[in-house]
Amino acid sequence: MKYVSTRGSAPSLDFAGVTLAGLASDGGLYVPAQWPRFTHDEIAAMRGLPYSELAARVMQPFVGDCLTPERLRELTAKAYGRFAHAAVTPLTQLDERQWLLELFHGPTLAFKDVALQLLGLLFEEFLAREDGSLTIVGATSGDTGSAAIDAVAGLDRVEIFMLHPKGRVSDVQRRQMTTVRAPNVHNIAIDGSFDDAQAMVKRIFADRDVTDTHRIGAVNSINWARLMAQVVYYFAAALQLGGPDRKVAFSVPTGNFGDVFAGHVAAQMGLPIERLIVATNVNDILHRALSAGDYSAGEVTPTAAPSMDIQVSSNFERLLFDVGGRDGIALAEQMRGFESARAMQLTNAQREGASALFTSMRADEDDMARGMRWACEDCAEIVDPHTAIGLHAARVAELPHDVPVVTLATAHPAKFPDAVERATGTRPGLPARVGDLFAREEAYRELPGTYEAVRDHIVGHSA
Ligand SMILES: Cc1ncc(COP(=O)(O)O)c(C=O)c1O
Ligand SMILES: N[C@@H](CCOP(=O)(O)O)C(=O)O
Repeated sequence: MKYVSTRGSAPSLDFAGVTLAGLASDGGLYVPAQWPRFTHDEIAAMRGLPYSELAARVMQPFVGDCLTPERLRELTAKAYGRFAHAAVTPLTQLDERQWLLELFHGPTLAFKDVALQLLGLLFEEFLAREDGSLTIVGATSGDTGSAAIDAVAGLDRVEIFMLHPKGRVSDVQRRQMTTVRAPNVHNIAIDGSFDDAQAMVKRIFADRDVTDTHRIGAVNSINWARLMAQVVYYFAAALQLGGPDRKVAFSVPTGNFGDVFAGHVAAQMGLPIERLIVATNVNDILHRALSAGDYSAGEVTPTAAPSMDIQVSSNFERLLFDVGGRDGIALAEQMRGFESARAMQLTNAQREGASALFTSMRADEDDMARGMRWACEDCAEIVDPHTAIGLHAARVAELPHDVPVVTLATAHPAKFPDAVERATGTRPGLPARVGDLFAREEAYRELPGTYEAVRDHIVGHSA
């Protein structure tokens, strides 16, 4: 399998190459040169497989000959062996047509673990082969940071610098990052938003002063391997609900468009999906883009779903590439326009292509609180604020009545206890596997929100 950049001029790479490269050298994101496709019978034959077997089956075409099928199965068994639920991503029924796909049974209680537990192992595997090392620079609005740190803490060949927006993540999220005391882990709180942090990460990849001496890697969903691992749970859910003989819809709380793009990939691979509902909070650039073609970034509004407080949504570029004719050179120009004006109009082809599968919804803080209350009072489920946004969208979306709707439950409610308690009156407790999070000492560096300050810190503190 070969991968090409969404901006058309970076060299094409194999799976090991894109995993270690993260971002393409032309500033684009890597995508498979063409989508592998399963037949109906091949998908039906996946029913009943344990999650780690299913994962290996779904991912093998993307991995190509970079890992043997046996080695891939060993890695998925190890990655998903750390999950607290035997099903890894269990489904829970809410009412006659609404379902929750619980993605928070990993070590750091968010869906990010599903991909990052595997990505840590892939880094080790591919770096060992070439006796190399990697300096990871990541940006987080709360969940990627802790999941990535858990996945790579203590690895000899990897160092990680994780930027989070100061004061804009929950206490649990911050502590899950800053209490990990491993010599290869560096936490940085910057003045600014997640978007500022994400822009700095992308700039570092293009900064020759850094890349001449450091091999920079990515743990954000700009890294293709992240998305690949997230495709698997769409298959897992659909197979349990009658797929591939029946279509299923998914509602996905969305920020950086990685999770929902993984649903698009599943559909390209042949999984029958009725709709993908892109559920945003009031930081609604994706809703405006999908409903009106207006992709213009405003200021970020802090909300009770902080992990989705994002305006510039990295993976949207992958969708625009895929549905807009796969013309990397034209997209590079369009993206350059967006980067200077922070605004662009989608082309007709991009709008029409996206509308074939995607619907979007925006939830304000009241909608979100109502989502949490509905789950609690009518279904006896406590859900986190991000999941509640997905649930709100799932309940208001117009869909055929016989189609099951699966909302992706992207985080454990105990990561956001204040917002959950405000909405439901119930304060969720942390599961025992998180341990003594509030007793552990924190360590992180505060830096001004300037690129130079962050770059100099990374260069000065990396081994
Ligand atoms: C809890 C939670 N829900 C939803 C999202 C949005 O996911 P994505 O950025 O892949 O759209 C995030 C952050 O990525 C998150 O941490
Ligand atoms: N919501 C994320 C933001 C980063 O998104 P990613 O999926 O690109 O890593 C977070 O919690 O950090």
